[in-house]
Amino acid sequence: MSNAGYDDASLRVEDFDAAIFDLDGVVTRTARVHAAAWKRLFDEYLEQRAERAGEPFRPFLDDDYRRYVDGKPRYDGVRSFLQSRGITLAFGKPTDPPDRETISGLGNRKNQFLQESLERGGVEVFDSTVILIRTLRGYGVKTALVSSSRNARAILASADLTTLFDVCVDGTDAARLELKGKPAPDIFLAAAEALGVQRTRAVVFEDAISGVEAGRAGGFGLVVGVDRADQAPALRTAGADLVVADLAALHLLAPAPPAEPASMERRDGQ
Ligand SMILES: O=P(O)(O)OC[C@H]1O[C@@H](O)[C@H](O)[C@@H](O)[C@@H]1O
Repeated sequence: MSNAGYDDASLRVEDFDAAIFDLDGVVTRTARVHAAAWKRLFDEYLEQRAERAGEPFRPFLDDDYRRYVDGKPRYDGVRSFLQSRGITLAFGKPTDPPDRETISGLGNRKNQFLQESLERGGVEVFDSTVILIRTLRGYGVKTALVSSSRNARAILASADLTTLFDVCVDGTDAARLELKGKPAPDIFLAAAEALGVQRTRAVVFEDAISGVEAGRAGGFGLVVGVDRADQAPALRTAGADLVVADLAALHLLAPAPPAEPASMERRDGQ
């Protein structure tokens, strides 16, 4: 162990045929954009409820996000957090307007907040992850993007990263294929199947507790926890084989140099 509580991590490239990456918080810096949209939604809603009931307002905390919402499909996140506060709402319909007091309505309101933020702020990426993906691809390792988010493809496109992945399974695919959300492993298994690789020959990269649990439950060869929220012990408990603060800390052990050099593409067209 080194790096202040993180693992001194190496990965033998020849042990893997595929690498499966979560999006928000692993590839793009959008976990915090999601977290802020959820906070806005739940704080407004809890405040209204507290006022109606004449009770004290208990805000939505970072820990609530990590435990109940992070990594899960949109409506599962709403249900799971409300349940933690003893609040039960009807599911409603996915087409519910954002002002309806249903699980769907609340989820759709959060999506409005998220899209407003993405329009304002754009999408930032973790360069270290992009370099790792390009390097792995250079070694012939297949890559997949797996996300619970129904906004994943739009986020990938806006960061100009779509071509980095052989396969993409996102929240829209999961709903269409009726796959269970993280912490169930279904979405990761669907990606491995689409890539045509055995799960034991695939490595999963995840930053959310629910995502690490999903990777572990899926029986993947290796689950790497990426700690963006000061929660390394929780990621280990959830089943991460190793935890790093950033993927720049991962050393690739490879028998030969990659087929093509791994470099960041210039984003300014030069
Ligand atoms: O509401 P969306 O965009 O479909 O995203 C669902 C979930 O996607 C996950 O990737 C995020 O970690 C969660 O915060 C988010 O709630």
